[in-house]
Amino acid sequence: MITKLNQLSNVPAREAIIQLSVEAPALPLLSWLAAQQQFPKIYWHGRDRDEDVAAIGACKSFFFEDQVDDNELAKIYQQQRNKTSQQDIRYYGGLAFDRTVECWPEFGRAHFVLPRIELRRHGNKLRILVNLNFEDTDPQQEIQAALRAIAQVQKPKPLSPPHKMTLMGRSDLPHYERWEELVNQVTQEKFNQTTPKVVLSRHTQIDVSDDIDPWTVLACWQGRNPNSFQFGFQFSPERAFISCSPERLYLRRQQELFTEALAGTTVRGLNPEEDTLLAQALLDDIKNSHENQLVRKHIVDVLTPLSQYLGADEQPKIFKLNHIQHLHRSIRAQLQPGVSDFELLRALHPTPAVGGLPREAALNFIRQREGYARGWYAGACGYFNRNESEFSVAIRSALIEPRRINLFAGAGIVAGSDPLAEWQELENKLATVLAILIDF
Ligand SMILES: C=C(O[C@@H]1C=C(C(=O)O)C=C[C@H]1O)C(=O)O
Ligand SMILES: [Mg+2]
Repeated sequence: MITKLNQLSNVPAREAIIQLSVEAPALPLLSWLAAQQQFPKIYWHGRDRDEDVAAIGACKSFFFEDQVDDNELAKIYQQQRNKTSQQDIRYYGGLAFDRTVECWPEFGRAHFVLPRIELRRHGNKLRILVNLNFEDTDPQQEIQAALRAIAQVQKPKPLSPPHKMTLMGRSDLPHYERWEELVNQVTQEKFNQTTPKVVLSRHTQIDVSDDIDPWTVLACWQGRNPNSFQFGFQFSPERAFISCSPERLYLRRQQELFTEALAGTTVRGLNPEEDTLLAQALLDDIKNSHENQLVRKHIVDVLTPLSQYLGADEQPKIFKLNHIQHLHRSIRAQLQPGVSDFELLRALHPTPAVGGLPREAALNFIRQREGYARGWYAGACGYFNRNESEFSVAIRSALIEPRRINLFAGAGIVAGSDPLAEWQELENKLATVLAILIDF
């Protein structure tokens, strides 16, 4: 790698962005990432994939702290896409749930990074990639910056399960009484006729006695829900956002698109027989079927004008996680030529699985009444690339700060939702991560 970099100094760069790559034996990427001291730190593991990625540093970033215009994003994306003929360059990052309101520091409303160093593991093979950006910087300086980043790489340190934290305090926003009021407002007949679904959510702040390493928590969480997306973004030592989300926003391979309706929830049974009974009850339940059906219909409606072909499951299937199970319908499409990732993000995000229906009315309700800013919770996180892009919906997520863990959970409120049952659904969605962090 160092030789390749030094060779680069002798030839004038023909490309704006150059990616160097070497192969190495696989190593545990979260252990590697936990040991690094360069920021940002990024981890990504797509659902059902034998590939994961750890990345550090940045040679180019797009950061929108304030109002972000989708047309502007689309333009930057298109320009960037045209800049390089290399196929494998990936921009990792995310969009906030609501791009019209203030968001967390460093994360902003949209933040994407072309990492300086990227480790991609596939099976037992590892590819180490180094990205150089010759467009905005002096070539010699850029090469020196890359060499410095390589010199600062640390050896992986083995992760052990996190010690259970001592709980110093917990606060829920909204608290239960407010939640009850909000659920009753949404299920009120007059409101519900025009706004059939609003996904209400809660911010649970947990204060603990010690600092907690986000990558250790993610490694543990990943072990309990292996069929989920697992990812994390840390732009500074102060805060990290991690998620173990079952939900795909979309996967695009060329013009082929895979998305889904994931909504409707119950718990897992204590034994296989009970588990099957609960799954059947979920499939038969009118309220839960309605939650899922609204998502399916909306996705089909927004994708139809962008697609040459579109197919969506008629019947839901069961998607099982560690503590809960969901209703799931797959949706596939062949996109019209030229449909870009930003058009897809704009069309799909936020889906009624995390926002509601109609989108604007539901988002207004959330903005005005939920009482906290969601930030990247329920946002869209992933990567885009010329050939392939994948985004997950950042639910089942946590923002980790010094001695504080911020957890988020939401539930789709539709006609027939009961405040207490929906509150319990929030608890069930937090059960896996809470069990890792504290004794409860
Ligand atoms: C909003 C969340 O989850 C969403 C809501 C669901 C529901 O209400 O049944 C199920 C899956 C997700 O679509 C969350 O986990 O925070
Ligand atoms: Mg639900």
